[in-house]
Amino acid sequence: MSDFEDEDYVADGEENLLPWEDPPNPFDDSPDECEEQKPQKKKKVQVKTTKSQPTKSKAAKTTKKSKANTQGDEPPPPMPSKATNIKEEDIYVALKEHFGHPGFRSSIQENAVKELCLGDRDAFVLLPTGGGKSLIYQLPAMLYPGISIVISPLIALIQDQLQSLLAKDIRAESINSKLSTEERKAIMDDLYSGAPKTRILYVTPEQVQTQRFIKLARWMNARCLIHLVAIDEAHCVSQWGHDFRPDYLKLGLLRELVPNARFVACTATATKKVEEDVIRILKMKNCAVFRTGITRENLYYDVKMKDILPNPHRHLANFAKECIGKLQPNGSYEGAGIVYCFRRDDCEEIAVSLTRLGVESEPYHAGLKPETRTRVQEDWTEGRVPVICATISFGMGVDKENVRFVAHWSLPKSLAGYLQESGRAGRDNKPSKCRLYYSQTAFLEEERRGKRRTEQKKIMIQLRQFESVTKYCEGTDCRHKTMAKFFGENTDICKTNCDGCTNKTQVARELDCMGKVGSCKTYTKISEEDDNDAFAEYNPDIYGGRRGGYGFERPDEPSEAFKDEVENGTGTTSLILNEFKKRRAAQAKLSIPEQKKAKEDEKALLYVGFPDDTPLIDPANQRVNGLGWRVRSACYDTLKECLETNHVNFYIETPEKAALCDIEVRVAASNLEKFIFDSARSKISYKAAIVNKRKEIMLTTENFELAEAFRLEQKKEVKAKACPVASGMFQSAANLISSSDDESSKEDIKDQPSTSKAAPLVKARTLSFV
Ligand SMILES: Nc1ncnc2c1ncn2[C@@H]1O[C@H](COP(=O)(O)OP(=O)(O)OP(=O)(O)O)[C@@H](O)[C@H]1O
Repeated sequence: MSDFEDEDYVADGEENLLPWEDPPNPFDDSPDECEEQKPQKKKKVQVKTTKSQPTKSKAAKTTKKSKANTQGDEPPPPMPSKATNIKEEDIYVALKEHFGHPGFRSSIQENAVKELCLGDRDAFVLLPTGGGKSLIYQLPAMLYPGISIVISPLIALIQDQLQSLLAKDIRAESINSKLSTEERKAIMDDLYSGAPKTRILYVTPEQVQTQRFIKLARWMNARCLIHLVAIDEAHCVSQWGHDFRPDYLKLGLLRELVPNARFVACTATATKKVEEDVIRILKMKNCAVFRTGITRENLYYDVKMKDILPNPHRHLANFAKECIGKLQPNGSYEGAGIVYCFRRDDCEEIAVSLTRLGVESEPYHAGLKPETRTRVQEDWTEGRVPVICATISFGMGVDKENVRFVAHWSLPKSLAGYLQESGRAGRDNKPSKCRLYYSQTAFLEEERRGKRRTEQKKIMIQLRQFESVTKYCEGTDCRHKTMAKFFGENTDICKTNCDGCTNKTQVARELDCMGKVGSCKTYTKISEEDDNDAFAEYNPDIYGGRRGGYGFERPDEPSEAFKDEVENGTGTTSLILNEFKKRRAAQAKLSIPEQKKAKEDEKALLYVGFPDDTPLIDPANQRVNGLGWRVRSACYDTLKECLETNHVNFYIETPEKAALCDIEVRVAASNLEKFIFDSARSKISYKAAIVNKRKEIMLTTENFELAEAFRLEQKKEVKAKACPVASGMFQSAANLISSSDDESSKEDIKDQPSTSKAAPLVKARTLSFV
């Protein structure tokens, strides 16, 4: 079963539609008085800016008037905002009456609503998550006559909105593939009645392209029934947005269907480029842009280095406890939290672990039965269970006020995605926390996300997006500023709302430590008792040694020799420690050229300090910019892990070969890593190749075949026998095996089983790893 959580992005295409008879009043039968409003080819729309508007009841008159004002044969299209006669005071009355709010949440919200009700421009609105974007189109929808159409990406999201509107006694409907025939008929009857009771109609972008919707939209447009079109999550329009949906690209069609309606596009995450794309693709006219900064002042952001935490689960549990507060007399907690995991298994594991550690938690993912999902969501929403451990399929449309923390156990796929997911915290504007647990090998998670998208180029694009997240994690600057910069905004540092501002030294230390230890968790273990605040105790001079290579398999304590090395200030280790120390001390005082130089020095440190027993071949090689031995070691570990599984599975019935597993795997992993390194043109292509290779080996394992990496070793072995060479750092499996057990290895080579149990005879061919 797939771990990929995009199942919720169900294509809502026409093929899924239930049968429905043709609309009773197709476009051709449009009534005469609205004849001029048929979509007109090449007709220019004149948008007037005058503030005087006719009364609502005079809408038809206005239409006539605009006809009378026309020059030539073609009458100008009517202007919907002019047909409404909304007064400023109506807006405040509606805000209170329909939505129960005494005022607007922000000036942006207020100004955007006023533009749509009183002005005559389309609008692009960027408000942070929880900023109240829905109101920006829902309120005008209550003031405009007729119907407003809202495009929303998910049926689940639409259903949430419908429920919330229903609770406010506002009639909103949706036409989607999940409706029964009767439900669909009832909605269509109302929409084709000519005086629909429905005020807001929600549709998915896929639905917009169906003939049924096109016909309906034309029919309603011809009767002046559609005045407002809102596109929610508008960043999905742009390939540069983090959630690009190809069907959003076709929404330009709407402009042709309802040329005179006002368009409003809303999003919480859009760079300048995305904003431009949205305005262009949606053919928005004379667009007013309402942008707030993306910064949410009530959110505290920090990053924790998962690889160097002694007990990451407990760390998370302590964080959750601190955030959700006390159990109240009514049996619910003061606050709630979300832990985002990438894999379903992780959701389950974390939920069990947190519960065991005293934080009641439930998993939530697409693999659960619908009734379980509903129950879990209700338990969480109503406060019976304080923490939900979920994949990213959970959250869109979740509007729970007291979410006091959002923790990412796996990395989000982009910074824009992170902003949106973490933004589910503190929707009531109260202080809340957003924490990201970072692991240096995290990019490998990206491979799992890309399961269905095997093309190298796509992997590269995903990795590039993903790198925005790793850059965020590996920085020491203000987190808010870093995110804002990503969205093209120039903000001041927050000073108080992130670890970068409140505890920069600590962040730098943790990063240093992570850099030095690579993927070696065990080495930096700090006291278990105090592990939630582990780094308060952390002293780089004691714990900051580097250990790479086999990381996880190594003892927790540094060797005596290593301690001596640190204490006496000798050897490479001390050199690096001192370098880092110097760097930290000098950081604040450096001039720009000095900073540049320091950066270069820092870069150079990427290539030194590897352990003597590193399994990497040529670990100091600087050929690939920015790719040092630490990342290579982590990748080596990954290759080794999947080659090991492959070896074990393949030789399960050949004990004499199984006994050689360790040595063969190490040699194959070293050679394979070096081969990929040698072929890489950049750090990113190296990572992409590792990801691909891992995938390929796993597939081979599933097919009960021996990985190609081992077959190459066999070939080398044969070659080595014919022409033995002393190869410096390189040790072939053949060399190692023959030095340990010469005779048995010869036997093994002779009796090598076929490379595929399914297909015993596999022809030797040119081997290519990448
Ligand atoms: N003027 C207001 N006064 C008080 N509360 C408001 C106001 N406007 C919106 N809200 C509330 O703010 C919360 C968030 O609103 P909404 O769901 O529209 O946010 P959003 O910007 O669409 O968020 P997201 O990007 O996460 O979807 C809701 O609970 C809503 O009722």
